[in-house]
Amino acid sequence: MAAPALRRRCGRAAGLWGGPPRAPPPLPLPLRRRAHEQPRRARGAGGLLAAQCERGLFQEVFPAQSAEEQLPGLLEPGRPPLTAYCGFDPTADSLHVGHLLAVMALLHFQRAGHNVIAVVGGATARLGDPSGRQHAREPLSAERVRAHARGLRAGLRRLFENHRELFWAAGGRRLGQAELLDNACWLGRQPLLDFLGGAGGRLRMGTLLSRQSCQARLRSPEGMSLAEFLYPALQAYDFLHLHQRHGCRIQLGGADQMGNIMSGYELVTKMTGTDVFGITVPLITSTTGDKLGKTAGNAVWLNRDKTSPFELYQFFVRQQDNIVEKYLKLFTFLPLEEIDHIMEMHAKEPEKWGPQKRLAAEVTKLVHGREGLESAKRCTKALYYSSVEALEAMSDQELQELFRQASSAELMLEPGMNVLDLCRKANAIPDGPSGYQKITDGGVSINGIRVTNPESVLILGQHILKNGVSLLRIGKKNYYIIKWLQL
Ligand SMILES: Nc1ncnc2c1ncn2[C@@H]1O[C@H](COP(=O)(O)OP(=O)(O)OP(=O)(O)O)[C@@H](O)[C@H]1O
Ligand SMILES: N[C@@H](Cc1ccc(O)cc1)C(=O)O
Repeated sequence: MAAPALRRRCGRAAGLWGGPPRAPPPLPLPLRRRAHEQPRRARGAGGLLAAQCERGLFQEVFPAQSAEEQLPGLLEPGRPPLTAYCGFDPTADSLHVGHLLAVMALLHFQRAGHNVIAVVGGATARLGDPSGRQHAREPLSAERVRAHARGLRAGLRRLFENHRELFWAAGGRRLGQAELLDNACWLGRQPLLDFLGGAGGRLRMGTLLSRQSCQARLRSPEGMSLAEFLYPALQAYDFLHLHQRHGCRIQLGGADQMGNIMSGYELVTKMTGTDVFGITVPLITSTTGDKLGKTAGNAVWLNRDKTSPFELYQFFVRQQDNIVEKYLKLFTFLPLEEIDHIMEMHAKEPEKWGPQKRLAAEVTKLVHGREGLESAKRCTKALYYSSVEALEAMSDQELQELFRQASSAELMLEPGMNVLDLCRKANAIPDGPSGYQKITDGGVSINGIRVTNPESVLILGQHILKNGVSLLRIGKKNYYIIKWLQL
């Protein structure tokens, strides 16, 4: 259970994004056993809960009865801040769009003045959460988990910083504190026998075995390892630790996390007697209904080196009309009235793709900052609107990111080289007369300008831009980016 390399960071309790360390508020409330209750669709009387239910961000609350009785009041504006947390396992080195929804839930808590903790699961990632999975995860070495954890921490930090700098207009209201912790710091120091004798003695086998994720895996031919079986117990221990050390009373997570959240509830209430709560956000799925993420192999990443700002922007621009309103509510902070107005305008002018572009711009700015949004727009103009100015203004990084989308070639400019030579060297047209004809038929453009004479000699500043690049388009959609070497 040891994670030595992370220990250095463990003692730090200061808020990462402002504010002094927090003293854990004592919250002794009468012991109530509600682990038998079922979660219920989130409903709220007022404040944050109602606002996020209306946006569709909060899906279920647990335990239903006390959450409905107490949470609206506890989350009402003007009440003392609560602390909410959400965990992210570093099973990859980047967050993805699915995680962004859980982060949005944390940010809404922060905006309502509550304190939030993002936990990177440096310990739990070693076991692998069985929730919603048909197969065990590939085991990850401690070293890889640490490297991935660095990526997640950087991504989470960036989201919270971008939010504070670009989306928070205080107007006299207080932004809650945000902290970033790693559960290797406490689980990695937890002696096994203490864990089993303490938390292990409180959690009931029958309840753990009855969870849907456990049942599904036990019935599968592969079965379930002890490590996977114990995963919910470790996540439950996180909730207990965060409750005792940081006064945390709410765990957030995707809908697939409800079983683990219920185990956490059981442990915290049994060990402390305090009422705590779970809130889930809906799962973001692909058009085929698969959960968007690593497991299904359809993740849209938030780290630039995996999914560029341009690709992220395009992912949101491509959303269908029946999804875009829902995503505007889930992934942006735009007021609902403004979203209604955007949708009304869209009904009048659907060809402008207004809601899609606004959604893409808001998300790209949150994930990659202002510069990232500008880059996404520049790449879009260069690739889809053949803008010479945009292409000339592109940095090497943007060009490399674009190379991932379009075919690319690196060529040497030879004296007398013409349009036909360029197209052939880039493997953009077929050999022989049909390739020649493709040009004469008007099917080829360079830097947005149609070229119909295959023998035109290439001219610097016209066919080859100032930054040593040419954008070649064959037909309507086939792009080739040519980087000229040693100009
Ligand atoms: N597509 C999604 N929609 C909503 N929430 C999601 C999605 N993917 C992950 N989450 C949530 O983000 C949090 C962290 O998830 P985690 O990093 O462990 O990934 P995961 O759930 O194992 O998914 P995967 O490994 O398939 O990407 C959890 O609360 C999880 O439910
Ligand atoms: N189990 C969560 C990640 C997580 C890890 C530790 C926690 O305390 C909470 C959540 C998931 O796989 O999605």
